[in-house]
Order: sequence, then C-alpha cells, then structure tokens
Amino acid sequence: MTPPETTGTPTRAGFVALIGEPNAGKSTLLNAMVGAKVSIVTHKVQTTRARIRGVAMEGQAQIVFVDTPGIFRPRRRLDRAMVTAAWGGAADADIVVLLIEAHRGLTEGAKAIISALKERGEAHPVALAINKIDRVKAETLLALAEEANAAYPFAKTFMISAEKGYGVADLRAWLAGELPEGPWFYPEDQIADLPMRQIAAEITREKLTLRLHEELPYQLTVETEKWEDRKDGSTRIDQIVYVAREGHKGILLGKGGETIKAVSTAARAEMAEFLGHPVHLFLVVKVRPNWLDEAERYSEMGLDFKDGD
Ligand SMILES: Nc1nc2c(ncn2[C@@H]2O[C@H](COP(=O)(O)OP(=O)(O)OP(=O)(O)O)[C@@H](O)[C@H]2O)c(=O)[nH]1
Repeated sequence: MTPPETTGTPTRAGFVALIGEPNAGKSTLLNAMVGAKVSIVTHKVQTTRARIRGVAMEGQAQIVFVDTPGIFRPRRRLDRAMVTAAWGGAADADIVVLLIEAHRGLTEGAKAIISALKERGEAHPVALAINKIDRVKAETLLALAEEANAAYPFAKTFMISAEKGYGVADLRAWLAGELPEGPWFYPEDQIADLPMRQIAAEITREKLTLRLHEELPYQLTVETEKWEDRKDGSTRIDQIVYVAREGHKGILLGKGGETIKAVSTAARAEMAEFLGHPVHLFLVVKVRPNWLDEAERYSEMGLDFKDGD
C-alpha cells in the first residue's frame, strides 16, 4: 500500500464528545477506541477540569475525545438542568455521539438528552450508538433504532458492543471521516500519556491554588512539557507554570523560592500516589505576556485552563 503522505490524503483533526446516561458504556467505548491506559486513569479522576479523555489515530485523522465533566455521573434521574449543563463539553465538539443501552431502550434519561439536543438546535452531527447489542435480539435492535431515529435525526446509527468490540472500528472510521480537515493538535508521541499530562498539570495547579489563595494571579497556566517513564519505574515530569507578568513570577516563587518548593513537594507527593510509583517533578515559572491569546487558542481546542470557573 502507498503510504498516506504520498497519496496526498489530508490530515484531519477534531473533537468528539461521548454522551449518555451513567453506565451507558462511555468509558468502555473510549477504552476500545483509544487504549486501556487512558480510561484506567480517567476513571480515577472525577474532579479534574481537564476535558481531554483520550486521543485516537485513525489513518490520517486525529480524534480527540472530550469529556462532559461529571455531569452525567450522578446516579439519579437526569433532569433538564443537568443535561443543559453537560453541554459545556459537548459544545466544544465537532461531533457528538449519544450512547444508549440496547437492553434498556429509549429511557427517560435518553429522551431528556434528545430533548436537550433539539432545544439547543445542535449544529454538529450527532451519531447514535446503540451499545451492549450482545444483550439483545436483532429484532429488538431494529425497533429501537427506528424509534430513536424518529425522535431525532441522527447523522448515522451504529450498533455496537463496546465490551466485545463489535462495530467499534466502523464507528471510529466514520468519526475520522467526519472530522474537519486540518493539522493534528498533538504530536503522535504524546497521545498515549496526554490525559496523564493534563492530570499532572491540574494537580500542580491545585497545589498553587491552595498555597496562594487570593494572591493567585488570575492569568496562570500549568503545562506539562515532558513526561518520561524511566526504566527504574519512576516518572520524570517537567512542567512550566506560565504567568502574564514579571511581578507574578515573584509571587509564585516566594521568598528564596520557598513557595514554589512547597508547591512542588505537595504536587509531587500527590502525583506519586496517583501513579503508584516515585515521581521526579521539575517546575519552572515563565512569563508569557500573550497569555490571553493563548488561552483563547486552548479554549478553542476544548482545553479549559482558565481560572475562576
Ligand atoms: N454486556 C455489555 N456490557 C457492557 C458493554 N459496554 C459496557 N458494558 C458494561 O456496562 C457497565 C458500564 O460501563 P462504563 O463504560 O463504565 O459506563 P459509563 O457510561 O462510562 O459510566 P459512567 O462512568 O457511570 O458515566 C460496565 O459494567 C461495562 O462492563 C457492552 O457492549 N456489553
């Protein structure tokens, strides 16, 4: 086969939001499309504000899965307000995939999500994935697909079993083809540990917040620059704390660097606990005056590093 780069196949990249009731199988599906490492991590972290749950490569396309953080987690009936709030994540997405469970059918929760999709006048394509098809008969499935498509004009319907892997490749290939043409968001060698990089950045940010209280400069971001799993079982993590002004740098460093040292110690301990092995953390504070432009760029990408939300 001719390599893609010589055929002139354009690269594609974009964001996909998986939505659905708790237990619909979102994590299992993500796992099947991205790789096991990712959802083990994301399952542990429910409070992180980082929204990237994983990145899958499909041919020349980079599919970035974004989360709808915490919103669909509560184990009670979905009400309108919750569903509406969930769009924080889905609004950033180029494509939305609604997961429903084959054996449960079009539940009240699923209907509430569909109403919200309609109310919003969702402009992006919404695909329906009927999951857990291993649990029902074919006739049931067809009837459910019909019922759901009568309720909403889904761009496409997939019948899948996230657990057994049925239909997952088809869904992924379709998603890849629907994404807009454009350059990839992330270098390929960062994809596997991207969610972990984000979680590590969130941890440092949280420690900064705890330490600095209201002194915390509003314009502050933490980025994980390097992530290196070492042969001795430890991980080296290099992070940059960006501030907008020289004066902020002083606040972060503290007298004789004591503030940043304390933050680093606390953050390292939490990262080590999270990963279950030793961590070497290196923090650098840098001034990036054009931070606001950058923030806009990140928020376009579905990342949310802004303060105060
Ligand atoms: N039989 C069957 N079970 C599945 C399938 N996909 C997922 N499950 C099971 O359904 C349960 C819920 O799956 P999760 O992936 O955790 O669901 P989720 O939507 O991420 O749930 P929340 O994290 O609560 O939002 C798990 O016990 C899975 O093993 C499937 O295709 N077939």
